[in-house]
Amino acid sequence: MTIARALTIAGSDSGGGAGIQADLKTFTVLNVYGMSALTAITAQNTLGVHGIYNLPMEAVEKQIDAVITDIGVDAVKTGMLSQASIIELVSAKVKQYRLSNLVVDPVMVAKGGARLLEQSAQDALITHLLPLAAVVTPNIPEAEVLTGMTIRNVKEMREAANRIREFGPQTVVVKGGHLSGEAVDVIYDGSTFRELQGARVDTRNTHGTGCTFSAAITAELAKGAKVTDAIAVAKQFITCAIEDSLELGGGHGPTNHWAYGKRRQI
Ligand SMILES: Nc1ncnc2c1ncn2[C@@H]1O[C@H](COP(=O)(O)OP(=O)(O)OP(=O)(O)O)[C@@H](O)[C@H]1O
Ligand SMILES: Cc1ncc(CO)c(N)n1
Repeated sequence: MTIARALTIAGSDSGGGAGIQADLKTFTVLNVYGMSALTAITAQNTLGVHGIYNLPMEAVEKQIDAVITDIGVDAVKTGMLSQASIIELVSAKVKQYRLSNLVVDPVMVAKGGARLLEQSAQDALITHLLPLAAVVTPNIPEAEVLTGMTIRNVKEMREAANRIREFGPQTVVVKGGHLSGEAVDVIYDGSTFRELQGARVDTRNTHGTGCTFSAAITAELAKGAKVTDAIAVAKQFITCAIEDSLELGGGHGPTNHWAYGKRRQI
């Protein structure tokens, strides 16, 4: 049996709903062997981020080298990268190991407003990492930062996807979670625009939706899926996870990483 392998390079969320924890849960439910290289540790729960502790560059580099040189990877995702120096390191590793199935979730700010990427690192993301990405998955505020646009509707999401693609990623997914109305995501691969429609679920338990969505894309790519199919599965995965989200903690609760797998068994 071949075992699909995925690596997440991201921050730890002690609350378990976002970051590395969301990624590994998603990989597991999608039958992919998950590995992690931590960039930072956050003290975090459903109420917010209470502390951020960046790991030394050497620690990030050694984790990536250790898993790739021994176990190997079929797909990689990045989440919270925190600083320009880590973005440069990760970009160098992607080139060194010729990692082609790279999903970049350009995490910048947590839902409660805490910065997970230093402002000075935004340029590094555009210059070094986006050109290497097979898929990049900005939410609306991230797409606004990357383009300098204001995004209020699907037409402007398309325009943003077009501009972000000029930075070099093969496929751009602008996620519509932050707009009102339907939860529509816009996909652009340089030739065709697609829209993935999803009913908006009325819940405050949306902590880690973006991490989970990009992890599901990564897992499907690791198994050999085509990019459009991987994104379609990820949309189903996150919709199930939000519909059955978990009432935990006193703030924005986590999504339900089991939900997609359970429904497929029924
Ligand atoms: N209330 C909702 N109902 C249904 N789908 C949603 C809802 N909120 C977000 N989504 C979907 O979840 C996915 C993630 O989008 P979102 O814009 O929330 O990401 P994000 O802001 O990066 O998340 P986070 O920063 O919490 O990790 C997208 O497919 C989006 O359409
Ligand atoms: C560690 C971490 N990564 C990403 C996000 C974005 O949801 C978060 N809240 N925490």
